[in-house]
Amino acid sequence: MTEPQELVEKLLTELPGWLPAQRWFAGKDRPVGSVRPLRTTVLLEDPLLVHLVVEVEQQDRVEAYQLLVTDREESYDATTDGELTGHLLDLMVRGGEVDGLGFEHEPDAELTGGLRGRPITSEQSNTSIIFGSQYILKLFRKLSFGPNPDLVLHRALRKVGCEHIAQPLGSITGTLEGQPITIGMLQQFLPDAVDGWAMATTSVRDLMAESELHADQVGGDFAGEANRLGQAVATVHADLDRALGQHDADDDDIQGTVRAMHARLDAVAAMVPALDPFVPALREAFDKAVDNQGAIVVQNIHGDLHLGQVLRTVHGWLLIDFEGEPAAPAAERAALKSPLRDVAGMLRSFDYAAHQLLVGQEEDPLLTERALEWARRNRAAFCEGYAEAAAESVGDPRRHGELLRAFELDKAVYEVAYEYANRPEWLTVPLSSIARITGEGA
Ligand SMILES: Nc1ncnc2c1ncn2[C@@H]1O[C@H](COP(=O)(O)OP(=O)(O)O)[C@@H](O)[C@H]1O
Ligand SMILES: O=P(O)(O)O[C@H]1O[C@H](CO)[C@@H](O[C@H]2O[C@H](CO)[C@@H](O)[C@H](O)[C@H]2O)[C@H](O)[C@H]1O
Repeated sequence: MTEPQELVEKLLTELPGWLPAQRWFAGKDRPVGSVRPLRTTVLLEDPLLVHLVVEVEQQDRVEAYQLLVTDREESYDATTDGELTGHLLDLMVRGGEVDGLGFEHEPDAELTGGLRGRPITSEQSNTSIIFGSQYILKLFRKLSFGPNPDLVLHRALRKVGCEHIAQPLGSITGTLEGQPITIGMLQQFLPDAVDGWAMATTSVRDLMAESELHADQVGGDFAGEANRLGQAVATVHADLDRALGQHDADDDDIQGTVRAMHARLDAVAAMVPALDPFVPALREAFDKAVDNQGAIVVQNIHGDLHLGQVLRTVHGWLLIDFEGEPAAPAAERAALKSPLRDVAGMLRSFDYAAHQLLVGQEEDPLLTERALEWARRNRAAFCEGYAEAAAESVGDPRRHGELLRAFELDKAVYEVAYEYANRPEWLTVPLSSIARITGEGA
């Protein structure tokens, strides 16, 4: 039998090489310096299951990550071990504390234990484990201090009876250096759900295969779904307002938003030289948005909305993952924002879905035109649906054209950084959008 301390010490020597190979590791853009343990909790002794929080230092950046480890798996990673992750569910079913880690179910949730876990295989920023066909547990890999927006917003939306979320059912929490941290969230699992990205890209593929037909004529037309998705997003915004409120944006909110856009651009342009030619046009678009924004409200929003964050079930669209942008600091993710940001995120995603098939292909003007046509049609349908269901205080997003454009461009700048760090071959997707939106030519 391995002693917990022995396992942790062995692991620490291997982590600098192991971490960058993990999809969820957010620091792939710079080398890992030191890794030191911050918190070790033995959840089971035989078989050994240890919850470990480590501090990862990378040049000027220091982040805390959580790991679930065992001596049973060759890779040490216990999230792939169904029996061991089943123990986490059982702890939430019972409710209670293990050495400062709190395992809870939501007050009125009746959970069934005794299920083995299986990790999901899709690309993601965290690690999610499915139990039977009932539950999904997300383990937040990069830990932030303070309330976790995913858990806070899911609980608030549940209270007002929001129909467009997977119900929150439980949580794992703890403290780190005296401050609260959220380790995991258990939710209702929708086994038959299809994510918006898969549906949208199937539709694009259909269109590309039909050289004689237009976007409204092919069998896989997505515009009806895009419209319903717009309605669902507007309804979630209205529910978030009912649950947690909103207020009119004042000058400070607006100036702060634009300052943040410029600051993000400074940081990303310093890292990715390919962004250089677009910097003046981007700055102009950000400044123009302040002059012409009109009255807007700020409130809690999703914060990182894209087609991979929406699930189509037989009953309609659900929004998942209310964590905000994974790379943003916790305070920025918790700040109230314009709902137009979510609209802009989804508009960017329609652009992504339309253009991703062309990545790495030889330039083909016909296919490029097809991609633009698909994006135009579905972006319009989404805005139409949003406007139909939006609260009066928010209204039709197209009324705020300049601001919406600035939010889209700001999101595309974020995506440049994201792709640079995670999928360099996709960098051309946000860059070509920036070229198109600013009219600067790629
Ligand atoms: N409640 C759910 N029911 C079914 N599938 C889900 C559910 N929640 C998440 N998923 C699947 O898990 C994937 C990752 O979930 P997400 O919350 O976006 O994690 P991450 O924060 O790591 O990006 C989603 O793209 C979706 O395919
Ligand atoms: O889902 P996450 O919270 O992990 O979001 C991050 O990863 C996304 C990619 O998985 C990234 O989204 C970008 O690529 C999507 C296609 O894969 C596209 O639909 C989005 O519009 C685009 O932003 C997201 O930005 C990032 O935060």
